[in-house]
Amino acid sequence: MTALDEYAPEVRDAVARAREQVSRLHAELPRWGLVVWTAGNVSQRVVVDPAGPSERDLLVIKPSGVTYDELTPEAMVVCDLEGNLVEGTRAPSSDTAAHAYVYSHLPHVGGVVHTHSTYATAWAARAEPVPCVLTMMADEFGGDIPVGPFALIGDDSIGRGIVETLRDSRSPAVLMRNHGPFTIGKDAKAAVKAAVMVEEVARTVHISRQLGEPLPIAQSDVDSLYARYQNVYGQH
Ligand SMILES: O=C(CO)[C@@H](O)[C@@H](O)COP(=O)(O)O
Repeated sequence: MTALDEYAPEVRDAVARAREQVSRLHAELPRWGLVVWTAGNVSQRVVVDPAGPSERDLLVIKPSGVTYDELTPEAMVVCDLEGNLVEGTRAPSSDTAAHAYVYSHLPHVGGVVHTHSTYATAWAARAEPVPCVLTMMADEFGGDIPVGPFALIGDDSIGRGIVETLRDSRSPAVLMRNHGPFTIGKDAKAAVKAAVMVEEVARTVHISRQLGEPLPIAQSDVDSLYARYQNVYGQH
């Protein structure tokens, strides 16, 4: 195991910035009503090799079982992608292995979020994908929100289920069966946005189902909406 002070100064600086960002982004989970008590977690990849993402990267994540009002940049924990503690005074999140597995197998992913948000978790309990019946879903998810396999915590099972489900999907969210949503993004902020959006559309589609059968969107329209939102929407 390598201690943080053995890494290059630019890596240590990147870890310090990640601590600030991950600590601040954790506050978004209770703010958007996505977690209760200590549920949920956010992590950010820290790239070690100037050539780009690799197995040598680090991740910054919250300490396990600590209430959100106690989360500060200094409280964040730094681990390598084998789950070894690199810097921190408390045990890392119990989902660290899942986050690390995602970073090891999906090099384009820079941020991972896990919540137990009510509506998305209710869909996960039924192992039913959220059908793409909203333009907002086409924009953000590029199609249905998929379901991942049931997996017990404690080894690579959850991470493997996330990667197997999302590797060939446009969706940045997966509903892990009987558990809840995990989301990915280019950075932790993008993954938090996906966690907010998956809960919003899970709720809307649930309510729509109570009023009748939602109407599908043609795949060509889903593709067009996704391309516009991902490449044109917003400020460039
Ligand atoms: O869902 C799980 C584990 O998979 C919860 O325990 C998780 O939301 C919160 O755990 P941590 O406090 O991050 O260890």
